Amino acid sequence: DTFPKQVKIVEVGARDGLQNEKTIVPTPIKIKLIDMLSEAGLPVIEATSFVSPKWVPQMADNAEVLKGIRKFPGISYPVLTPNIKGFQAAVAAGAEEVSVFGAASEQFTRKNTNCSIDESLQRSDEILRAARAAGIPVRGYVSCVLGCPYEGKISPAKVAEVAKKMYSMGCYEISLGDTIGVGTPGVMKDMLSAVMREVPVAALAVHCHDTYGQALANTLMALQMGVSVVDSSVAGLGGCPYAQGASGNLATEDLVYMLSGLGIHTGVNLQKLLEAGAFICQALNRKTCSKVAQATCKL
Ligand SMILES: CC(C)(COP(=O)([O-])OP(=O)([O-])OC[C@H]1O[C@@H](n2cnc3c(N)ncnc32)[C@H](O)[C@@H]1OP(=O)([O-])[O-])[C@@H](O)C(=O)NCCC(=O)NCCSC(=O)C[C@@](C)(O)CC(=O)[O-]
Repeated sequence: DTFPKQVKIVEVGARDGLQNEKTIVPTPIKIKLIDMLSEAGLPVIEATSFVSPKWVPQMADNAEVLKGIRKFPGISYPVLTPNIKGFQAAVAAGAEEVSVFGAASEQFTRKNTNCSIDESLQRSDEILRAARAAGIPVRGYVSCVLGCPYEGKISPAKVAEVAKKMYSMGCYEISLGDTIGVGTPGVMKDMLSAVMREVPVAALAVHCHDTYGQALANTLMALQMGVSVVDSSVAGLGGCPYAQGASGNLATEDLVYMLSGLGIHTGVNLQKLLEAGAFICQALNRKTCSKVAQATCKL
């Protein structure tokens, strides 16, 4: 078949998941969550973001989190950096990998980072230059690839243009984000076809939110097209504070269950992952958004 034999899961629950929580989650809870995710065997765990605490107060403890987690050999713990100030703070706190983020929508870029797409790309470029000098790998995010909360439809050509620029600047991987979860598999297919003409598929990841219940279907379409890196969030936590109404990411438990059913290797221990999900849901006093977690709880 056309599916990849192996899929790398990028766990974003501790960052994308928690950044949207209104109540500040205590630092030790964040650290324990990340340690449990490491125990579950996730190969990449986004730990926090070095953004302005005025913009996202939940991530203000970024250095404490990054310093407090157990760093398992073979697992990477990237952090989000919006500008050179964030990059420097991340490196000072021990970051060995960072992610830059941009979007295929002017208005979203303005709301999320207070600048234009061009300015945002310049900031990313500045980070990439500093990172190259320091030997730090950089991942790139493109948001709003299947729709924007402010501009509505986004053309696949615009996504391809921004993705190509970030890739040419030196991002080793480009994660394509359906920030508000409005996409359907056909739209995903058209968008990916356009991006794959500019960026090799081996360097692409998908990052689907489940607002309209399409995250798993959209991800499956991407896998069929050869994408082998998928972002997801334990218990389906998440949302972007600058994208009203965006719900959580694709739940990692549901992704792992589907991939395991397809015989695709991830290296993730589902039982331990479920425990991490149960832990954070209890700490946040909320029900899991993972269907697999819901189903196994009832058994
Ligand atoms: C980019 C800025 C900083 C511009 O924000 P600004 O207000 O235009 O920047 P500024 O340079 O005027 O700085 C304002 C204040 O923040 C400070 N500051 C400035 N930078 C930093 C920093 N790095 N770390 C700590 N502090 C910082 C700076 O020092 C200053 O402090 P003051 O002088 O007023 O005391 C701001 O807009 C920002 O932080 N935005 C981040 C928003 C965010 O985190 N969004 C969520 C992540 S993206 C996402 O979730 C989507 C994704 C990736 O998951 C994929 C998908 O789903 O699509």
